[in-house]
Amino acid sequence: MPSIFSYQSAEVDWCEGNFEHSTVIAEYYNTISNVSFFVLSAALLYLNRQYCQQRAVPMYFVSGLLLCVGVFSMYFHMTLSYVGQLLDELSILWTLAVAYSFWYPKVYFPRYMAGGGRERGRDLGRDFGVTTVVSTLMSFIKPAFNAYALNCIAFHLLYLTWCELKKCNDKRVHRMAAAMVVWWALAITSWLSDRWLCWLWQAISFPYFHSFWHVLIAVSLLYCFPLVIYFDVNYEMPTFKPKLGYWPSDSWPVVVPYVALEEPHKQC
Ligand SMILES: CCCCCCCC/C=C\CCCCCCCC(=O)N[C@@H](CO)[C@H](O)/C=C/CCCCCCCCCCCCC
Ligand SMILES: [Ca+2]
Ligand SMILES: [Zn+2]
Repeated sequence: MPSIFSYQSAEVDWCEGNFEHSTVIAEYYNTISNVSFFVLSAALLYLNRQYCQQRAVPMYFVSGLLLCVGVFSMYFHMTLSYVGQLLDELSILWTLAVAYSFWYPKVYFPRYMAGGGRERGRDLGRDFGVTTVVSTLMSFIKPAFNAYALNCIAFHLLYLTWCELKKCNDKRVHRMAAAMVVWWALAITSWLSDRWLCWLWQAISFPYFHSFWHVLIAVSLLYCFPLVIYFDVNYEMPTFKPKLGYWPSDSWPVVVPYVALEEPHKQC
């Protein structure tokens, strides 16, 4: 019986051919394209540094977890091992759980958490914790199914974004949300087409859609996080006014969004 650490012991094998460019890296482009998560993690900390000064723990925690996602995903595509697959999926699950427990807006907390703000926060943290531990245990049952379940969380994020946009008049926020949705749609199309249309991509010798997914989902998260930060500042930091900006400048053809904090009530 092959070890759970051995090469190609995972339940899934992506469309890119194995060991075509290296004898130690199974899927070469799928492995190196994970560099996107390192860039994402650094960009979030650097561009949103004002917010980072106010909310250091969530930002460093989530950025650190995104680095883990990149490292484990690299390990998975390099080895295609069962352990690599679980590490890849569990790091995504825990990053999502931690991000939700830091940033899930209190207005959407369930009714049964009727106590004061701090207690409700603790209740929700406990519920996310229990759900994540149960999901972690369940993910050993059928790892190939986990990726589909994780992808479904994007629909909940879309729903939350929709609810927030209904309350927001800032055109920049609407434009940024639209850009996030477009990048995510491109990302999920690449992921699904690598899974389901591999015969077609192999026939035309272009089996690289999973590496596109890595880059595209990282870009959509570059748009998603500033939105999350924008809404968090509006809800939780009343002494600041969030302002969406683009780095290096609005007029450049390729730009990266970020949130700057203004202090509207500051006298002199
Ligand atoms: C109030 C909540 C705020 C939430 C903020 C969002 C936090 C996102 C955290 C982590 C997402 C990382 C996803 C990267 C996956 C990279 C690894 C990978 O490619 N793994 C594949 C195998 O190599 C595996 O098959 C993929 C599994 C599916 C992962 C699905 C993740 C859903 C993330 C949702 C992001 C939505 C962004 C835009 C929403 C419209
Ligand atoms: Ca493969
Ligand atoms: Zn991957």
